[in-house]
Amino acid sequence: MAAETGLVIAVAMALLFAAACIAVAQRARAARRAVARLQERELSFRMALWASGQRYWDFHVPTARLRYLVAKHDGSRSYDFSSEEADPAAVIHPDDLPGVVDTMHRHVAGETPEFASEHRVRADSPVSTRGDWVWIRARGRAVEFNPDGTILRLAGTSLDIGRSRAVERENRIASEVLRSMSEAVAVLDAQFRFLSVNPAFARITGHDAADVTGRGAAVLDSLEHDPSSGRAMREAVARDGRWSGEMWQRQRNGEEFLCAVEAATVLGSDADGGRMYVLMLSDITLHKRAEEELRYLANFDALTDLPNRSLLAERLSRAIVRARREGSRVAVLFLDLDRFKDINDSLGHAVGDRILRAVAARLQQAVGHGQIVARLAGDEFTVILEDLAVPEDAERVAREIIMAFEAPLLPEDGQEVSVSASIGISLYPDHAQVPTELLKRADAAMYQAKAAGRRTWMRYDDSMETAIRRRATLAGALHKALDRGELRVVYQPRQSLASSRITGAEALLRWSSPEHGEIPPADFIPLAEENGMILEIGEWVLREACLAQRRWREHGLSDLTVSVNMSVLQLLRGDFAEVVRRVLDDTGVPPQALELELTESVLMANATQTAQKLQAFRELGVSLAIDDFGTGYSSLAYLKRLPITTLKIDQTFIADLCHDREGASITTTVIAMAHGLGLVVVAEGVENEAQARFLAQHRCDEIQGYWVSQPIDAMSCMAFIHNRQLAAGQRAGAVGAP
Ligand SMILES: Nc1nc2c(ncn2[C@@H]2O[C@@H]3COP(=O)(O)O[C@H]4[C@@H](O)[C@H](n5cnc6c(=O)[nH]c(N)nc65)O[C@@H]4COP(=O)(O)O[C@H]3[C@H]2O)c(=O)[nH]1
Repeated sequence: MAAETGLVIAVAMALLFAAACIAVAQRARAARRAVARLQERELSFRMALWASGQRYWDFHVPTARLRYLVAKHDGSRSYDFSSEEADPAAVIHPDDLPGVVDTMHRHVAGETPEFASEHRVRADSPVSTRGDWVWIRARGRAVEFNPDGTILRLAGTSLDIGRSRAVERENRIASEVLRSMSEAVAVLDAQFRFLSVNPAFARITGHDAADVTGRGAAVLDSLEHDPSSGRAMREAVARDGRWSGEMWQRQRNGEEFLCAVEAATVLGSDADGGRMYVLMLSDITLHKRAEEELRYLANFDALTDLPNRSLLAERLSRAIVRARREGSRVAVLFLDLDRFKDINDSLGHAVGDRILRAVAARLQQAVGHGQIVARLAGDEFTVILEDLAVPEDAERVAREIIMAFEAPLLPEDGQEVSVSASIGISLYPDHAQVPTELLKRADAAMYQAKAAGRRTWMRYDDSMETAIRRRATLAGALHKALDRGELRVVYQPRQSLASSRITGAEALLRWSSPEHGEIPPADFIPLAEENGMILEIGEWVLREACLAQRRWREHGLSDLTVSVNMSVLQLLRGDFAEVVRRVLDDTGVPPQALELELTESVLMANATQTAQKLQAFRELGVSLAIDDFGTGYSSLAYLKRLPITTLKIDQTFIADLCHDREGASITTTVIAMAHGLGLVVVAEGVENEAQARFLAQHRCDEIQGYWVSQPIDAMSCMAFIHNRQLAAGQRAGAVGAP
């Protein structure tokens, strides 16, 4: 029994042992399976961590220690973890640290469901491997809590976002650039339908994004200028990958504008092979207009719209080339307005400009619209005549131009004004072969036309070159003439027709140059006016004349008037009235004994301005005479507005008096009308008794001319006057011969 019991126990023990062994083996197997599963999971975790590029981190709140876990891969199936601890303050960029701490605090305080932050960390920290500082995105949440529910530990992952941030930044910059670009930019799909546009696109085309998205680019196609150009551009860019050029495009409101277009193919990610197009448009309408304006300014005269010097040179060159080929002739007509400077100075530049415009129109009308008329400068115009049959044809045109100016001009302001022109003509191939020489020769001929009395034309001949050179030499010599004592003043007496008494004398300037001989004032006064020397010379003449007058008065000739010519420059520049007052003071001559003569052209036109200037002389008590009356543009009605006292009829009318009915009737009319205005009338250039008699019959007041006396020096003049006063006293009332 005991044995049996022992056996049973032994069997039971064995069974128990076996069962225990089985259980142990099973547990061991289960444990191994669990370990294997754990290892598998950990490997997966490592692989996932490695593959995602993320780092694992956890943060122990009480100690503020940060632990990282980084998965490393050696290329085989082994993925290792490395674990490091760090002080967050040493790893996180100091600028970002406060933000990170704040985010952490808010999560720890339960304000946010998770911790999420983008910040920079040190590159050599376990969370990064590149650069000094790298951007990471860290996410995590509380994973362990204290018994009181507060957070003990946070865990999460972090990802190096440096590269994506750079891409994002680039994208942001690119879109900002697009937004701020002044060119319109549009992205189109493979069918040239708008995908997106920038703000400048809306500004330039009037179509905003909502308006065009999904619509075809044909919405911009021009309807007016070149309707097929849009399609052609799209075909070209689809075929060649890019297109650039200028084309007209249509705005939303239908207006068309000229654009510089750049179109290019880009590869996108949408359908149709991902092909997209970028279109860049810049509005160049204004730019184009400015360019055209510049081209116009470079070739045309802005005042008259006529071709300018440079375009003239080009057209003349072409005309010469053609004439050479065809064996024909070209004429250059160089036209200069007579005394335009005076008109300009007296009327003011605004009126001067209007007159020039009217001259340009009259000139073009006179020569016909097929001929080239250009404005060179100021009042200088040029006409090119091609295909001349004979040289005389050029002269015929010149004559027609001069006649065309016979009728007064009516500039835009409505005030009538008469101008005349002097014209010089040169011919290809007769006088020169190249444009510059032809122009020079025509200019030289024009100067001769002026010297010949203006309002006429001259054809170039070689002797004119000599005349031009002489002018230049004289201008140089004139500068020294005053200092060298080469100038002197002579006096031409004036006689009353009623009493035969000498009423005064006109001071006339003379220049005797040791090198050039006796030079007439008509040659050197214009030179002195051109270079401004007339101011100095004019004052000197005035002083000389007043000194002579004082001497005459000292010798008992007290009722004489001395006349002095005044140039337009003296009237308009400086304060000549003050100069006159000073000279009268210095010489002790009473103002009533002085008369100032101004040529009609000086006085013409701007009556108000001239009248004001002249009033200053009248206030001094000086008399004013209008010289060369009849050669200029004024009318007697106009004279009414000027404070003048004397009118001198130009000698050309007097010369014609006895054999030209017209001259005679002009003279008698002028005398009658001048008397009506209360003016003293003096006839100039009286050379014979017949003229004097005619003038006396028509009640002309005084005469001046060779019949009375040649201009003579001051002493001779005094002697002459003494003798004549004596004789006149004996024959009072008669028209006495000198
Ligand atoms: N054919 C002919 N001519 C006669 C006769 N009697 C006088 N003459 C000339 O006619 C001109 C009259 O002077 P003007 O009309 O004031 O014309 C003057 C005047 O406008 C200007 N001039 C002369 N001296 C001066 C001056 O000191 N200052 C200014 N600004 N101009 C002056 O030069 C012009 C020419 O002066 P001149 O050569 O001295 O010419 C003078 C005179 O010598 C005549 O019977 N027959």
